Amino acid sequence: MSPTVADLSESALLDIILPRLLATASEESDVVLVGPGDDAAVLSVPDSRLVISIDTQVQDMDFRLQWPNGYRTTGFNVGWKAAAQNLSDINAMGGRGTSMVVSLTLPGNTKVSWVEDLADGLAAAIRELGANDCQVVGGDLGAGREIVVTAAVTGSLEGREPVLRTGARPGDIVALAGTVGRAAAGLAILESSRSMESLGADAVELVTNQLQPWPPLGAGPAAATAGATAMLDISDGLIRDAQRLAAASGVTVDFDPEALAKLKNPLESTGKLLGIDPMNWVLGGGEDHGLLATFSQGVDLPEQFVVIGVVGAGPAGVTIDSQPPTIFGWDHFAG
Ligand SMILES: Nc1ncnc2c1ncn2[C@@H]1O[C@H](COP(=O)(O)OP(=O)(O)OP(=O)(O)O)[C@@H](O)[C@H]1O
Ligand SMILES: Cc1ncc(C[n+]2csc(CCOP(=O)(O)O)c2C)c(N)n1
Ligand SMILES: [Mg+2]
Repeated sequence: MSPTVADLSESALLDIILPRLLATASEESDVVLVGPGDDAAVLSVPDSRLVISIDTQVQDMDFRLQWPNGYRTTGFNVGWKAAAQNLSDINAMGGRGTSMVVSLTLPGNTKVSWVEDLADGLAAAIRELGANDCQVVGGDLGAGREIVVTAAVTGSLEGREPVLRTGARPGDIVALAGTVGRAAAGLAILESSRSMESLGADAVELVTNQLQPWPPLGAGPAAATAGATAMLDISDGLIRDAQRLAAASGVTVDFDPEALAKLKNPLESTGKLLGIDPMNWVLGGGEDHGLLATFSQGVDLPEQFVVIGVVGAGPAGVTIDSQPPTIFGWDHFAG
């Protein structure tokens, strides 16, 4: 039998995962003054302002160890997603990640190899998503009835102004960086009876988008530099998150149906497979962690962005071709 965390002491488990997390460490960091190993980390903040955010994944709420289609979530998947969803919120402010702390709550029967994988997934996401200045500087370990992974991240604005949700103005264009609907399509596959072995390459990729999202890090800082007037990351669905931006700015966000149809096209075959209209995923699906941003007309749009709508004078809310939407998106409590 492969060992479980209950076979180890806390410090023995730490000795196993810390070197894996420290794969993110860089000798030249001018941010991390004291890393893991003491009571807390110490960071220097060259910009004088710190961006900070936190996000949690809970077993059976944010992932399942085993899905209805038979797929078993790896530690690598969960570690990757923890890093990705946290770095996304820093991206959404126009910043770049600088440090991360990670809290792991683990049932005693969790395999040590699963936790090793988690540490590897976290480090891999930080590296592969391009958060080259981000290091894991600490965390916490504890036992619990289910797996809970919380990561908190700090970021730097590198001298730029943060891009808030409040700055959209009538006449602005609305633009998207990254994808929408792919993680939700992947979730629908995982929740279906379609085994991974039965899927084509396109559908497997959608499942990967759910398990290991790919936020367009770098697009946030690029948007800030280009003068984005408002921005947020799409974690709960295009409509729901656009509503947040619209409410914060006191404007109408009006989506262009032709642009939405283009976003839907790559999801058509999976929609047919599952008997679901893929527009549900485009409008209501969260977890791709693309960026929704507004820009003044005539601005040189950063290359990662495509125009998908316009900002109107109000009332505050979201419309599609001036009509109210019928699909809303994810809410942890309202379902
Ligand atoms: N428990 C809490 N205590 C204090 N503030 C909170 C709490 N939960 C959420 N918030 C704040 O409420 C705001 C909205 O939170 P929400 O989680 O919807 O946005 P978000 O952090 O962008 O989401 P996501 O992580 O899905 O991108 C954020 O500014 C967040 O910091
Ligand atoms: C088992 C399972 N059920 C449902 C979902 C879908 N889901 C969970 S959280 C979330 C929004 C973002 O959350 P947050 O705002 O906390 O970052 C979504 C769309 C899932 N991934 N796994
Ligand atoms: Mg966010």
